[in-house]
Amino acid sequence: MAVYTDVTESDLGAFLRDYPVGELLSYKGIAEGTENSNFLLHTGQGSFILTLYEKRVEKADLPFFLGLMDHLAGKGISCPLPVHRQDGGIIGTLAGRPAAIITFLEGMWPRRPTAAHCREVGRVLAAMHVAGADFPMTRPNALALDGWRDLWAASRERAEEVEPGLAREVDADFAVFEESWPASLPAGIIHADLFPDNVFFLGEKLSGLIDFYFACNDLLAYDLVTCLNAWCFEKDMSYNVTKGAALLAGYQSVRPLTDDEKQALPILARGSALRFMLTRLYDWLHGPDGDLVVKRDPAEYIRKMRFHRAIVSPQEYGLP
Ligand SMILES: Nc1ncnc2c1ncn2[C@@H]1O[C@H](COP(=O)(O)OP(=O)(O)O)[C@@H](O)[C@H]1O
Ligand SMILES: N[C@@H](CCOP(=O)(O)O)C(=O)O
Repeated sequence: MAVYTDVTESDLGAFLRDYPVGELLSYKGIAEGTENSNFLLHTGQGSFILTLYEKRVEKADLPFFLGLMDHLAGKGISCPLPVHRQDGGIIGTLAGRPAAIITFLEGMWPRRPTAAHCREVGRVLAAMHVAGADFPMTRPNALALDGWRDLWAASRERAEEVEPGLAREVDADFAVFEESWPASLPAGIIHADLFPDNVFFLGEKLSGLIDFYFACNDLLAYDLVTCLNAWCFEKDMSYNVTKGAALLAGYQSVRPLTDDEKQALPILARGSALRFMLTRLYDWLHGPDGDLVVKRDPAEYIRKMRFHRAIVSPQEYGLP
């Protein structure tokens, strides 16, 4: 999505009084995105994004997310910067929701990612992993195995409405992950949702990353396979190994993978596909309907889970 929460002009005007953004000239809700309510603001000082944080974002985590953007930007990773109020704070309350203003990033997300886009995203993902290494705050991944179990418990009963046989299929996956999820690979700060709609380009040059609201500490290679899933499948759900090879090469041009990470790619990719299938399934079954809410199809990620189950060697992803 989305705009889950509406904001009145007078409430917004009052909220903005404490921010150094000048006079409000216009604002409108942004239909894109899934998790939070976003508004584009035009003010006397330019364009800004106002975000009202919704159900999956804990207010206590906001200093981590917004602090991370400040940290990464300071290390040369292009991403939005939180706007500080006159009192130094960056988190406020608007329409009953936690809210923040961040700077506007130029660029467009690629509707049809090419191998060149994939190479760039791999390169910048690795640069982000390196830049995050000395970020002083930590946040466990709320959507790791325990979080997946909670989503599944809330959706399993109605899973067959989406795909016959899904309950059995996912139960079997959980048994595999409980037994074999990798525990000791290189870990650090990950973006955890680096889909094409969260990466802006000017032409084929990456201009910035947005949407750090799933960022956390977890396995670095898990972030990489999330990108393989999001960037390297075609509309017919075939894996494009040229794009996969480009993304992996871009990544390894900055941070070479260890042998253990390479071997773990299939199970990590399968787990990441399950994670996105589960949030989509949950929202499909329980999320609100409305003109400014676009629900994402869990079936896409059911197909990807099946693809990864059939992988025999990590080379199939395009490793050299
Ligand atoms: N800093 C930014 N600069 C420009 N546009 C932004 C920025 N942040 C968000 N947007 C716009 O808002 C949309 C939704 O943002 P996103 O953070 O992905 O929302 P959600 O967290 O709800 O998924 C993006 O697709 C983009 O159009
Ligand atoms: N990328 C997730 C949904 C999260 O939405 P985003 O707009 O923040 O990318 C998915 O595709 O399921």
